[in-house]
Amino acid sequence: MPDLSTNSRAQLAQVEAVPGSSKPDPILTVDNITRRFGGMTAVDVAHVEVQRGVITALIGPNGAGKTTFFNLITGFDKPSSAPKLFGGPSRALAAKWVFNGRNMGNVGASKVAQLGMVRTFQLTKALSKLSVLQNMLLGAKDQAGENFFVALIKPLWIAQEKANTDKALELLERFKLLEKKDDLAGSLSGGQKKLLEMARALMSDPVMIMLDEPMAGVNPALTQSLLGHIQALRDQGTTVLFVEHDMHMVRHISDWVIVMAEGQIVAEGPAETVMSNKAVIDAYLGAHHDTDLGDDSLLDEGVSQTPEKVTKDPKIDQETHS
Ligand SMILES: Nc1ncnc2c1ncn2[C@@H]1O[C@H](COP(=O)(O)OP(=O)(O)OP(=O)(O)O)[C@@H](O)[C@H]1O
Repeated sequence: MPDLSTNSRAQLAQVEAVPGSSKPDPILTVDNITRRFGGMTAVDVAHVEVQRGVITALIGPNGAGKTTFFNLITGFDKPSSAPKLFGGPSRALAAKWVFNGRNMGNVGASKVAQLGMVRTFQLTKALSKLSVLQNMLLGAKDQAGENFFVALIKPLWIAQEKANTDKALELLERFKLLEKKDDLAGSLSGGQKKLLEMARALMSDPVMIMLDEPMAGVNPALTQSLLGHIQALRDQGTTVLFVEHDMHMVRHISDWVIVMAEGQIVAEGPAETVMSNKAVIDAYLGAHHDTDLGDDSLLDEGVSQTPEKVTKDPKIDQETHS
């Protein structure tokens, strides 16, 4: 019997490759989400849907609004178009986003994660000074100290801590980091840090995992392993949404690609279709017609190049840094 991800991918083949297209089984639906910083509109997405059980890439030139979009839907930022009691946009034009059947408008970041929309976080300086295992335990959904009742009764919190540790060790083994469990997270290589970030996110059993540039700083030796882990997650039923500048990776593993430019969704579709779309070529290339939009034959041979940043659009770049 075909599994969820095979079915979901087969369904995608019927979807029209146009911005904002309806998906047969959307896990995330976003409407009217706008974010302005002063006079600049960073995100202005009228409608977008993410299909359940597949790998979707969110791509776009620097400053396109990808990170701001991630921040908005995960509760780390509030849309300028959020509904207000008085004086906000009309109901039909107010921001609304639904994840796994639940309206997420007023849901804070930690609750968003509990509901299964989990994003990876870069290892900050503080986390680098903790061991690999301690980092994993921070990612656990049920922390003994968070539940007053459990915290009061020793056998309960001991059982919970043991369950969390067992799960962390299992994940570390799967991600080939078990030997490093007592090392400081800061001592890991770039690729191992990315594996740890992903493994930590899995501690809370995400329904959808959101990866922010999973290939950044990863050397070729770990490229295949990371790609394999991402595909395995999808094959086990987890929806994957990732932001990435490495077009080789995008072409290689995405079931669907959504393209942002200047805050808006400008294209959607299978990687091959999207990469030959004029709006995408214009958004990415600007004056730089020699920019490589990716050819995955290198990944097939297992010799991915160093992840490359796509050439910036000088107009957007000026705005970003002015
Ligand atoms: N807190 C902020 N205050 C002011 N401007 C911001 C803020 N956050 C983002 N911006 C601006 O919003 C725009 C979109 O930025 P964002 O980081 O979302 O783009 P991005 O597509 O993720 O870019 P990159 O690929 O470089 O990470 C940029 O012009 C950025 O300078």
